[in-house]
Amino acid sequence: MQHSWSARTDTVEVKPHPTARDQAVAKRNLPKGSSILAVPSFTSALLFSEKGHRCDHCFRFPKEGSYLKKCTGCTAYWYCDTQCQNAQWQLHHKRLCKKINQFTSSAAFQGLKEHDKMDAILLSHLLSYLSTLAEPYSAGQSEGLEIFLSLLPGSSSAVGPPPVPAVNPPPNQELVAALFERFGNNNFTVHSHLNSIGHGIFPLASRLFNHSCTPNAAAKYILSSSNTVTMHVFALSDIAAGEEICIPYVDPALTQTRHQIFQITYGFSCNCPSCKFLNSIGHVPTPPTDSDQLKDVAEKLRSFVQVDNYLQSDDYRSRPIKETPSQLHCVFHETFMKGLSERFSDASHESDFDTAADTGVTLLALYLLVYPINYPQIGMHLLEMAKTHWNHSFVLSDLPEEKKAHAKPEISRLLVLARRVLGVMGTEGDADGPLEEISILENLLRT
Ligand SMILES: C[S@@+](CC[C@H](N)C(=O)[O-])C[C@H]1O[C@@H](n2cnc3c(N)ncnc32)[C@H](O)[C@@H]1O
Repeated sequence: MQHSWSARTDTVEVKPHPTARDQAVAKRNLPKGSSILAVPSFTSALLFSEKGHRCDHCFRFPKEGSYLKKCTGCTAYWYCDTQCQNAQWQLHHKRLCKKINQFTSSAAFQGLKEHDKMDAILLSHLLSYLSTLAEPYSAGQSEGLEIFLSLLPGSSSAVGPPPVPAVNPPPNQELVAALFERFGNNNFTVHSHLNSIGHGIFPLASRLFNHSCTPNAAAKYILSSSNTVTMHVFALSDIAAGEEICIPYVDPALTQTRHQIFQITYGFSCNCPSCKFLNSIGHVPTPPTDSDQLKDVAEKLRSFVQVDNYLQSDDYRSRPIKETPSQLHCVFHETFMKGLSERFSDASHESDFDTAADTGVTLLALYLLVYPINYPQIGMHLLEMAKTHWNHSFVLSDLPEEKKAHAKPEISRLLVLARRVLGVMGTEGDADGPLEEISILENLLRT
């Protein structure tokens, strides 16, 4: 069946899927890094922790030397300028301004879990927007609403919608229930440089892309003046015409908990190569606590993934996860990655360079195993490794010139790899992102 919105993209077409209703299939060859779809948010809300730090409308920080301006009506929404304030006023705030404080201090709102509070705010923004349409709540008035209501409901719909402030004219309760049923499984976490900053609903992206833990595409977010956040779906690797395009709904590194999340939030079982393999293992063994045994696991992991080859050669081929030998199954215990990340971060901050460098390589090996090629986390980690190396060699210690000269090619190589991975995602989120950081370090290395 042809949908009215399908003509909106020349990159994907919708085809039936054996278990997920529909799937998005590449209409033509899509090279890695290419933009597959750009969709503005249908509704969005800043994380509570970002309130007062970022603009409630465009999600950006205020420009250097200027401050956010508080809405004088409610003093609960902040804007970088009058354009953003006016845009959000027209979008939904004019219907909420007088009610939002009473609502957020009500026992009904305060009694909600943090996650449900966010849903309540998103739903409030959405209903306030829909109430302003010439024919309020009519799907024909809003393509976003039409697509949103065509989405599959999530599996947590038994809970019922959260409280929302009264809007005028009031929506009918069936509509509120239908919207809420589609919130949990279509609520994207908006991030900048991999830090969560808010939540948003992007109906067309939801309608098109199924999940995979070995995705060939991913979402990034573009923040721009006077606009709500836009989601861009980009190709992580070359995608051939006819191939299904999938994005990750949850972090593929959640090797133990993700199955439960799929069941509870989305109501499906993932059948990707990584999930098939992890299911075949069954129980994931706990990593050893003995430091020698842990070292042995780390060495075997690095050798299996051939991380040295990744670091040195330009024709690296990733190892299929299904070939992971049984002695390494414990690396899929989520505590293993958590322990490595903490040790890398602590050692970097405590200037224990040898531990940071060693743990950094093992963590890189694990990332190469659980993430698909060009996944942004890999690039961010390579940049962190380069920064740690730079700080050790040129900032924090007094190394002899000979050792400094020796460090330069290693740091350069890490930056080349970081740029290669992060260049696929391109710029996103806040200004001065990781690609700029790479350029700064590259320039410093030349001096
Ligand atoms: C955001 S929608 C994706 C688009 C959906 N295929 C459709 O036709 O509207 C999310 C829902 O699609 C289904 N889905 C997504 N990824 C899936 C997968 N890998 N396997 C099975 N079902 C999946 C689940 O029902 C999930 O709740």
